[in-house]
Amino acid sequence: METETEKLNAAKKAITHIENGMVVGLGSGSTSSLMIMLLGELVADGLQINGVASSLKSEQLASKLGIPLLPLNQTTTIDINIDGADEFTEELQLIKGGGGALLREKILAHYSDLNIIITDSSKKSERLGGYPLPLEVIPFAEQKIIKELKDMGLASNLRMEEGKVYRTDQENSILDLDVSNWDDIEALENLLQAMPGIVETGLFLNSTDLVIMGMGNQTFEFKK
Ligand SMILES: O=C(CO)[C@H](O)[C@H](O)COP(=O)(O)O
Repeated sequence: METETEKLNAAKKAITHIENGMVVGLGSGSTSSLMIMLLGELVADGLQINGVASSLKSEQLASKLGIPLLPLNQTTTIDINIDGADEFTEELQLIKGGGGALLREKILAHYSDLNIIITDSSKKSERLGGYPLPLEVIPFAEQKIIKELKDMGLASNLRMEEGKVYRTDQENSILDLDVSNWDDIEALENLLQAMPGIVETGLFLNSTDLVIMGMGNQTFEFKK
């Protein structure tokens, strides 16, 4: 219950950054869904914005609430992108992709002028790696990638859902990688990005401008 309040308070604070006429990136996950619901209320009250969704789930929710949506390719700019995170540090580095939407989320973060992350207080960490790192991988190579990661000393699990291999919006698989013993996270990102078949990682190391974290009944901000 407290976690829900923290998420809601962070979402409420984040939407105060949205102005009439903006193009808004819509993140994925439970915290982003709260933000989209609040945005739906503002749109119903006359706010004029266009959203760009980071997942089919967020797209469906936004459509249901009457939020006008644009495909990314039809936007000239995304003024503000609001998304959640699975883990963050005070250095504004993140692990994302617990909900499987990391690829589109990372694309939106890259093309946005301002990136705001909204979380509850359980997501704050001294160093990344408490949460397994999601990797979006091409199914054709998933077993090869699992083996190569194992040879590097990294254990990974193929994500499952209802007894079947989980599929992303792009029909790819997700490997959840234990990086708790890996010290140099930047070096790890470079290694993973160089492996054929890994489409994207859930490491968001340089894209975030502001984290708004709900804690109890308060919100705390971490910025560059
Ligand atoms: O990266 C994500 C989805 O791919 C989410 O932002 C992340 O999993 C946080 O979700 P929640 O707000 O439900 O805790």
